[in-house]
Amino acid sequence: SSLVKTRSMLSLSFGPGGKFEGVFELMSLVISGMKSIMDRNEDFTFLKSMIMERRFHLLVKIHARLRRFGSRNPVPVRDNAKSLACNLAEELWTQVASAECSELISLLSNPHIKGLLSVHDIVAQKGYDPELPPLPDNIEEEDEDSVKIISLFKSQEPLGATIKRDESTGAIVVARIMRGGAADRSGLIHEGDELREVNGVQMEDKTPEEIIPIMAQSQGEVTFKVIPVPGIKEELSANETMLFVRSLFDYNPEEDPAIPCRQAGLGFKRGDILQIVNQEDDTWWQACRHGDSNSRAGLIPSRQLQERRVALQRPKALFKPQRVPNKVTEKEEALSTVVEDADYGAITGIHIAGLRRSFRLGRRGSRSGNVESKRKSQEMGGATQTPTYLEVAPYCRDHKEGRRLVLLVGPSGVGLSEMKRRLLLSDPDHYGVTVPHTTREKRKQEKDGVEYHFVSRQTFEMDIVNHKFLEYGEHRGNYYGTSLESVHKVIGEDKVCLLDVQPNTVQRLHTTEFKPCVVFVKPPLIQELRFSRRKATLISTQDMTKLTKTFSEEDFEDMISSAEAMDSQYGHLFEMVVVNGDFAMAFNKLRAELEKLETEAPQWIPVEWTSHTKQNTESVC
Ligand SMILES: Nc1ncnc2c1ncn2[C@@H]1O[C@H](COP(=O)(O)OP(=O)(O)OP(=O)(O)O)[C@@H](O)[C@H]1O
Repeated sequence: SSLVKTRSMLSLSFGPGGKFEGVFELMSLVISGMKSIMDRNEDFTFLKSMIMERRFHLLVKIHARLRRFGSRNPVPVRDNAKSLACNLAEELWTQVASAECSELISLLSNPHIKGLLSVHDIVAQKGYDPELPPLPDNIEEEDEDSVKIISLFKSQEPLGATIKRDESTGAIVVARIMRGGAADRSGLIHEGDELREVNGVQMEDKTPEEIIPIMAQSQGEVTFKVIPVPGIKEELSANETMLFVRSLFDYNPEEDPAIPCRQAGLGFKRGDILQIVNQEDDTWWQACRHGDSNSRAGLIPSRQLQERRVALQRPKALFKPQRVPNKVTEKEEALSTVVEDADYGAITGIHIAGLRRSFRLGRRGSRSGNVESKRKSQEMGGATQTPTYLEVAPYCRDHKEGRRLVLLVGPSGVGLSEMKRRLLLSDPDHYGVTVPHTTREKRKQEKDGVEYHFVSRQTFEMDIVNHKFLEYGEHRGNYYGTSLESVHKVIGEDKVCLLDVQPNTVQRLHTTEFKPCVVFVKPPLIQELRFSRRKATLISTQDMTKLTKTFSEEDFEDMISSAEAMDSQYGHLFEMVVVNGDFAMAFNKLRAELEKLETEAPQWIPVEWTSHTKQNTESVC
């Protein structure tokens, strides 16, 4: 198999437009392939039939000739690669004088081939198999049954094991073997093994802190004298798990004083996909980050540990003199008084049919006291889930399925409508928005089903009773609402339906049918918020004669505290987070991330969405 691999590497390297790369690796493959065949004394015709690539075949010949030449010639091959190659070509020419030989000569005049040959020579001179030292002869008789001498060849890579002092016996024992690490791959060291010596150094009187540098510094052969724990190996492999999760929090082992071994920790960011490879320890799991080339697992806090940590932090938050929970509830309960005029076309000068606020009814104006509406489904209720890990599974959309719903969530004024509007403008064939229902009078220039679905009060109330609305509200005597049917309609047109909703509505749409991608649009730090919004206006309800006002300091503070509350309560539902500071940057990021939903396969979605039981969304609204 190494020869076949070599052949494809050669084709890559020498093929049309190919670059000459990986010489070292290439040559070691050539050598290992050649060596195994020649050691078995097989004829080179075997190679010929196996490898059809002509150039490879010629290189094989060169190699064989060089070997023979080298064995006759006392001069070390590596010093003479270039002249040897030329001699060889001449020798071949006199012997064969064929087309093959002339091709060989032209090949040999190629500087890359000359380089390849000298690399070959250097590689061929080196022995790559570790030479393990003989077993120490001072092993005591009585030790023979129980002591194991293990010699490992250690490179720069850490050994992938942690040690601790056993509190009852005082012995230094292997605490953990990291999956995929050198110790794990060797299959020779196991958890619970007692470590007696490392490279002849007694471990008995040493602390784990003193041992770690000894291990870290050792290179090449490292000899361990251990007392193995019988029977532990089988038990470990039986408990191995294969689980994919999306992390819902950031983790940095460097900042975690509780981690049993900092160097063995795996840091990650919220949103990273992790493969949990070992859950044997209730407190510390082992995981690899999906997509990392490093297959060695690292330690991460278990779900249980993280939940405990979050629970311990909670009372602290209550003592903080911050207004987050109450303020948010208060804010959430108030309705904007200008919903019917919140037509972004009107504000920005660009009119897009159907692009109304999708009844994520604004909360601005609650301070003015002139709010006459009330919200029916806007509370920030819903069970708070501790953000730890969300079990996910790979998903590739079947073309018969609708596109994933995109839900935009964020505090009032953060820019959800603006994001939605720009996305729609950027690709109206790909993105779509819902048309809301209202009981208000249709205006002259409006068309039913374009700006709104105009319905009677009686119909609207019937629809409320029949759970037709995802969200609805009443404002100045008129109802407004977003129906589930309007979402289905956009998805049915094979478009990505963009919907900005209250966070608690997300839970209702978090179903197998919609597989929503929830985007949390959050404000930047207050300084950037002030700067970026210095020329921006928002819909005001304070003064009914004006439709717009500039952002106040209080608006900024509200936006930030509301975002914090949303994040802590609903963060586990958010698949993407976009910080809306500089609009162009935030928008480009959002668009790029949404494009990935179309192009990247597989996507990682909650595991329950991959089950075949279709949930009935209508019944839960
Ligand atoms: N990054 C930004 N930089 C500057 N101005 C912005 C930015 N994002 C949004 N805006 C402006 O802020 C104002 C409020 O934005 P928008 O109406 O989109 O917020 P919203 O989240 O939809 O608010 P609401 O929930 O009240 O409807 C608009 O004038 C918008 O153009």
